[in-house]
Amino acid sequence: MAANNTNGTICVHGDCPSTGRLDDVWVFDVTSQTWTELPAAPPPARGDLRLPLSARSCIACTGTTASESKAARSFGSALHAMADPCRIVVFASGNGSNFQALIDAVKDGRIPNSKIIRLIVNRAKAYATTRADNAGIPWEYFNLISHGFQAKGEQDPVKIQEARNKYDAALAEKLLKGDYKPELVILAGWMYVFGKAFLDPLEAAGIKIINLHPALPGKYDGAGAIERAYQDFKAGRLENNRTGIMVHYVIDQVDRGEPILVREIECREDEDLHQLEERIHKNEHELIVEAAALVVKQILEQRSRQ
Ligand SMILES: Nc1nc2c(c(=O)[nH]1)N[C@@H](CN(C=O)c1ccc(C(=O)N[C@@H](CCC(=O)O)C(=O)O)cc1)CN2
Ligand SMILES: NCC(=O)N[C@@H]1O[C@H](COP(=O)([O-])[O-])[C@@H](O)[C@H]1O
Repeated sequence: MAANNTNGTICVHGDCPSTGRLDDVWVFDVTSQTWTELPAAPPPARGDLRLPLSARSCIACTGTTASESKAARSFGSALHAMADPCRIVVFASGNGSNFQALIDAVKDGRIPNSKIIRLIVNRAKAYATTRADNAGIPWEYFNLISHGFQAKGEQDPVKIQEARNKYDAALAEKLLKGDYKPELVILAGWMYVFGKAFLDPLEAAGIKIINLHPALPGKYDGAGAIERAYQDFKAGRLENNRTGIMVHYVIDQVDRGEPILVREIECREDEDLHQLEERIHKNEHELIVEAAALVVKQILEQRSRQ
């Protein structure tokens, strides 16, 4: 057993049951009171182990196999669980039900060893802020017009683009300054298109950005995707009568980044738009958690290889 008092986790591994030896690896998060199973340590299984934590890895020392002599081996799988949590910043513009799904999944360990360090909203009345308050997550309201980047009612496209570039650059700088630099940004109902002034600094800093979009890859890009798919379905124009949802990496071209996870959703004749939306949202809450967990595990594994 090894305890890491910097991030409040305890790693346990191996032991001697009535016969044989164990090689499983578990981490207990003292804060959330949750257990997470990690990939088993490299064979052979051992009992009676010592698990000192070094700066770079969790070492299983001594220990006795069912037959072999004592030996030492290192396994990185416990490392990322014992490492500091993956820092996540979430962006939302509205109700925040997907943000809530992320909060719950971080708390119960379905998104392993992570912490949502901040919520950013661009609408002052976004209910996502209430969800953040209830979860003890700091949040910040940052709006293109309210914070003076673009004049209300501005019609000049050149001035609008200038304003958006300045807003994007300011938002990137906000994220990159020391006290809450994320490793992962999740757009969970964020209704604003980022330009390169935001995307490029984050890419340079190695920060991944993922987005939840309620459509299949290459279909219904942009806002109002569910409504447009529903209209096509009612008009008999929806391919295979199926729409869907995806979580994808964010690039400059809206909703055209590499998909991470995709889920098809069939449309039903007996459903109205609201019922389809409800069914889609339920699927979104599952998919955004699954996708975030995949990306977090990649981030933590990348750390342990550095
Ligand atoms: N560069 C990127 N920015 C964003 C992406 C992306 O893939 N690349 N995804 C969007 C999320 N999104 C769809 O998934 C989306 C949201 C909003 C809009 C849009 O047209 N926004 C308008 C304002 C609309 C409003 O305020 O109601 C705008 O930005 O002017 C398109 C796509 C997040 N950003
Ligand atoms: N193009 C982006 C887009 O349409 N995003 C959609 O906004 C909703 C946010 O709901 P929530 O605020 O309850 O999470 C979700 O349906 C999400 O797919």
